[in-house]
Amino acid sequence: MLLLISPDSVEEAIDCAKAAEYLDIVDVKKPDEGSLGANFPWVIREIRDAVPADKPVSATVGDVPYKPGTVAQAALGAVVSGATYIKVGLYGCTTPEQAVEVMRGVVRAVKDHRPDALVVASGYADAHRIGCVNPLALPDIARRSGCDAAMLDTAIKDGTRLFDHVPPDVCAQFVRLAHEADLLAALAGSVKVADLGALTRIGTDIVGVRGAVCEGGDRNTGRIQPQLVAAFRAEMDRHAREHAASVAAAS
Ligand SMILES: O=C[C@H](O)COP(=O)(O)O
Repeated sequence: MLLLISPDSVEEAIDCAKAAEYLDIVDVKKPDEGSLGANFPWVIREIRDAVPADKPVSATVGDVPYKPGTVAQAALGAVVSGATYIKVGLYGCTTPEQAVEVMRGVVRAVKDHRPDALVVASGYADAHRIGCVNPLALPDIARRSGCDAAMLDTAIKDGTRLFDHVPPDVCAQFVRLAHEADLLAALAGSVKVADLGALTRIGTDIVGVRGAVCEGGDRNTGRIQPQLVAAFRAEMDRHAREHAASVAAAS
């Protein structure tokens, strides 16, 4: 499982860089503009320069409206600025057809510029609270639009978590659907260390966190702490070892 960490500024990205050996992807966002709020192109560029070259930078394009042209152009901005994972939060899409239309535009805009960039279609575990597409529709949306990954995060950061809205067995179904469609499955949403066992067992490819590696567990007032990133990684590795041992014992 890959660890994606979301700093909100160049300063925090520099702290992430201090913990670079413990993380896999640095994800640029602007939390005060929403769960998948987009940051400025120059911030993406500065963060790209601040983190080691072998760590991919991801950027969120925003909690986007159903405006395919607008979103495609924003996605191009993110990839031109140096991000190689482009995440789109399908906030304003109320049907899978709308979501596919938006993501097709993003895939074309991104891959015309950089064919090896990965496009991530993100839905929300708490979609029922905001009226957007159902979480389990995401893998098919991602497949039909040519994306590389399907993701869930939470839209409303009020302390409720991924598993409060989409329990582990339904997340397992999400992962299975993504894998059947040849996609990476990414999960986030106030994920804590206690969730890592379940996330590992169901075969999650990427786990995204911010709050869990901020001081006081607070994604807004806390800052990312390199030692918390290291501790989170140690727990991920422990669960990976235990899971591998139990699979080996069962076979
Ligand atoms: O993409 C990952 C998100 O930034 C997760 O943030 P969070 O762990 O604070 O919900």
